[in-house]
Amino acid sequence: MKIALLGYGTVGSGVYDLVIKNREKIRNKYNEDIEVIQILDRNIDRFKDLAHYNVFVDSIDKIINGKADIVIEMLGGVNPAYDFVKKSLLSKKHVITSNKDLIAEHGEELRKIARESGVRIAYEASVGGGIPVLKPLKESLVGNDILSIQAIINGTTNFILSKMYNENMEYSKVLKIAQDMGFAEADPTSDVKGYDAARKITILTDLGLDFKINWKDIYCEGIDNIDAQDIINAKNLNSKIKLIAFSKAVDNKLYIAVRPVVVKADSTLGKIDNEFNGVMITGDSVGEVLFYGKGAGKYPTASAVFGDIVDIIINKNESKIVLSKENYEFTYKYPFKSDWLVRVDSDDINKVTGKIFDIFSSNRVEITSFLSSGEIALKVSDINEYELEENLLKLKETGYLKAVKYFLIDNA
Ligand SMILES: NC(=O)C1=CN([C@@H]2O[C@H](COP(=O)(O)OP(=O)(O)OC[C@H]3O[C@@H](n4cnc5c(N)ncnc54)[C@H](OP(=O)(O)O)[C@@H]3O)[C@@H](O)[C@H]2O)C=CC1
Ligand SMILES: N[C@@H](CC=O)C(=O)O
Repeated sequence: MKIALLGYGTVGSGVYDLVIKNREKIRNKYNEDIEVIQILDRNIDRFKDLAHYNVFVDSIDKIINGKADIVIEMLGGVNPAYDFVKKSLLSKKHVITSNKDLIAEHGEELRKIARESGVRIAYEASVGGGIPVLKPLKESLVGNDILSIQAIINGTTNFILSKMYNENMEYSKVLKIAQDMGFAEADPTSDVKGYDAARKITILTDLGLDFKINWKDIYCEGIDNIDAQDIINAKNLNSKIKLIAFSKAVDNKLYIAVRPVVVKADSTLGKIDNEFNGVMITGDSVGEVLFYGKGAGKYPTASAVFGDIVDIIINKNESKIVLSKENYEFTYKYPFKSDWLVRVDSDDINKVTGKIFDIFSSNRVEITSFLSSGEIALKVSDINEYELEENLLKLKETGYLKAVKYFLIDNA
């Protein structure tokens, strides 16, 4: 199998190393010789000190017209990756990609082109970095109706939140470390604003629940508005804040979103720290299963790409059998009863506290702390997000509020 790499950054260079490292093993096990024959990147002069500089090329046409059987796209972003991948498939080259932006936008169309061209497109690394999660979802769990997916699927934001919680580090400093470690996207806005996780959860929802939705249409809130006080408020409840991606079906309602959530520090998701990801999938037959591992970084991600190379070598057809039977109604806000951590800032905290007890029924509200800033943090129980917002609107109408902020509490 002759391989062409598009992109020689964090992931691309990791894949190159794994091909070299595993070449002998693949020859012995599958009687197949794997070789990287071309690498496309920008400003290729910067690679001239590498021993394999002779395989670097500066134009996609050399790859499309070349001898590669598999093109592995690791450039990032939608364009020109879309154009390069489409041309590769139309030239009957298998494609592997780690690019969730591309798959979330054009996955369906590219899968169709691959089928019509008699080749494969594989993208295990696009969700969960090194964790094998797409293949189990499409294959091993196929006997289930998937009821929910609840996941930490962005390594950068989990790394930032972990350092803020465990080491009281400042947001901007930790972001810089995540960038230096190769976890963050070229433009980290996608990470911190939740777009990266939104793309990934729509890919998981498509494969697991056979429900297609544009990632831009789901509720998406990142971590860029979380401050040290929010972390302390969560700590007061023996909890942490995590950026959670949801795809949760109850009856025919399907809630898909990305948002910061207060989770118990000793819960399954609460224990997942740093660049690690965790994808909890609940199926009607299997119950709950957890996929856990490094969600970002050079070799973890290259490991997932390499798995796709071997699938192509052993000629596995892309299987995507989904036995889901529901016609879901998508909901933008959290439609299920839950608890909420609410932070209220007011010019007159005593008056507003009284109003809170008037507006929410008093057995639903517990003040968890009076903050030195003059704000209060409270826990509101057992209502859905529509009811919560309706009541917060009533509170705003009293004229006492300066600001209000709330987080979903996950008690699992
Ligand atoms: N890093 C990670 O942990 C993970 C990354 N991914 C995904 O993998 C993909 C690659 O990520 P990563 O390796 O981190 O990114 P990098 O930025 O490290 O590498 C991308 C490489 O491709 C080059 N490149 C980008 N656009 C072009 C172009 N149009 N023509 C030629 N070369 C180009 C870049 O050059 P230049 O430096 O000049 O921009 C860079 O050398 C992304 O889609 C990312 O989301 C998925 C899982 C984990
Ligand atoms: N920037 C992403 C990289 C992997 O997809 C992340 O932090 O998870």
